[in-house]
Amino acid sequence: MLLLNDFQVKIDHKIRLNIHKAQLSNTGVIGVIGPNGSGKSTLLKSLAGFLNHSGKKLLDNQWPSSNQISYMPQAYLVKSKLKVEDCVLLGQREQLSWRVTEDQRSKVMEILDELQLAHLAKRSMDSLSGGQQQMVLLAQRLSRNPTLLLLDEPTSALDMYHQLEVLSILQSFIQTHNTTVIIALHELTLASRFTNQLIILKEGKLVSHGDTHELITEELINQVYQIDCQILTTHEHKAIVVPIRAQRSV
Ligand SMILES: Nc1ncnc2c1ncn2[C@@H]1O[C@H](COP(=O)(O)OP(=O)(O)OP(=O)(O)O)[C@@H](O)[C@H]1O
Repeated sequence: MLLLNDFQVKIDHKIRLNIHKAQLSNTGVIGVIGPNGSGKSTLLKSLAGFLNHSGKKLLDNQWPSSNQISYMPQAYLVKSKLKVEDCVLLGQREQLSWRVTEDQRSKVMEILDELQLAHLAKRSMDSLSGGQQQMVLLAQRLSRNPTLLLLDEPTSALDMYHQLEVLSILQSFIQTHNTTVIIALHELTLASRFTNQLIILKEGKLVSHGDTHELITEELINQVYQIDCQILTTHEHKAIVVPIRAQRSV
């Protein structure tokens, strides 16, 4: 269970995020959605320990230590010449010594294989496309085997195939590891398909939280995003959010 109580983040003396109370099941993926500037990154950064906050945060009645938390910020270009396999290896940095063991190398290849990135292992990071870099950085975070994985729009640079691939891998990762995944997403159809619980933010405030399939409604999307939209349903009864038009402010 993820619990936030009187959770408040101030930046430059201004309240940027204010969550009075949120309680969510962490048995599946937890999504964070909301318009630009609503506080999604602020929430993830403060949960990761990179921003101070007041109030309480609990994950299964405690809070993981910093080396049990993996955080991936919004897409940025890596300019390093570091090889892909070494970049992923750095995910295990707390366990590394002067000599890298066979076991550590094979763990790297395993995770690269799982993300279909093994062919890139010897390439330098700065030679990869933005989407390939995003996948490698995700592989690095997963290889840490974290208790809490915080991902800020991890699919923003990915094509449709890789978006589906990454989100399915995350879903199966939490089945086999004891990991809580919290993920900020812009794409509401993906959020509906791949998250179990949602935190919905607007202007730094919590609009709603709870089961994804209950929360994604036309009324709520209209209200939060100021758009007219239509919700269709897939064969698996997941919502497809079709944006129709932006509401004009009066
Ligand atoms: N370092 C900072 N200094 C001043 N204001 C900041 C800073 N970081 C964030 N903010 C403000 O806090 C608010 C929330 O920003 P945040 O980046 O969390 O939004 P977001 O929901 O992640 O947006 P986006 O979807 O555009 O990435 C915004 O009004 C933003 O301008």
